[in-house]
Amino acid sequence: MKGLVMKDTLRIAMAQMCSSTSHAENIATVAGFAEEARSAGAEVLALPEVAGLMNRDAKTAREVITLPEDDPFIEGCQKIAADHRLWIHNGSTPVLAGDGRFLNQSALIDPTGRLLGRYSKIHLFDADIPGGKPIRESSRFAPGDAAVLAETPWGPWGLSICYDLRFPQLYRDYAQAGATLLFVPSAFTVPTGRAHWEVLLRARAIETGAYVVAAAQGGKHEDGRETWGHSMIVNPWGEVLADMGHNGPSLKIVDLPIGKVAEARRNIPSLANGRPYNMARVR
Ligand SMILES: O=C(O)CNC(=O)[C@H](CS)NC(=O)CCC(=O)C(=O)O
Repeated sequence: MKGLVMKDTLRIAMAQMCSSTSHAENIATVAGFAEEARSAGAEVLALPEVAGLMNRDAKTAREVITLPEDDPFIEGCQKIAADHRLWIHNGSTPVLAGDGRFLNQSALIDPTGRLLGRYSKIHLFDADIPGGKPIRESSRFAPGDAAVLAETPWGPWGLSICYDLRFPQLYRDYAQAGATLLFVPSAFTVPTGRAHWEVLLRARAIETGAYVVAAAQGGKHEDGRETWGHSMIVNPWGEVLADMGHNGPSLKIVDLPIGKVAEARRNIPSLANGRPYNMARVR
């Protein structure tokens, strides 16, 4: 495995949120969770997609969304991380992109408040779900174009967001680069959550032999949406270590033994056993 693992166990705090259209409100919620996480001895706080701001109305959203360099939510998380000596994966927050749209962007912050890296959601959710209105995330958001692997004391971590979950090659690439943990912060719809969420998360964990940490939005939001919740942590063997249900905000603390990653990959070396598939067409 590439990448040096220096710590055996990770105590992680996963937050389920029901984010509002106000940066300040969401920052206050994160500060409360950080306090609770630190007093329980957690080292990392994982937040859901659009933790910083959930507003599907682009007009009012645009009034408060700034460039990533001076975004209030990212700065707020950096301060909270330093105050509580916690790693924070901030889920994501909309920041301004060059073309007037937003980037759905996550940030990983260390316990000194330093921002290690940012990931902009690559796959945007443009979907037609039976019984619902068409969803066109790409009308408000521009896509990112790069995977991001962050070196940590628990090994390398792969960053992704929500609908990315449906693209297994991204996670396979992270795992082959040595990732021990994959973040999938989300805001799943209720119908697709019910149908696909758990099985996709468990499949990604089993295929990669990595921990999957999927903090999620859950509940009825100020902007009118409803999200599936069920924030979940899955271990490298595909076992669900936490499922926060279809409820509102709360925090869950879980210990992750990092040795399980190497163990799963030793037991079933499917990551190493891939082959080129020369496809024969027959008729
Ligand atoms: O719109 C925003 O403000 C932030 N973006 C989201 O909440 C996005 C687009 S609507 N949600 C998803 O990607 C859910 C994917 C999903 O539910 C699935 O893959 O089934």
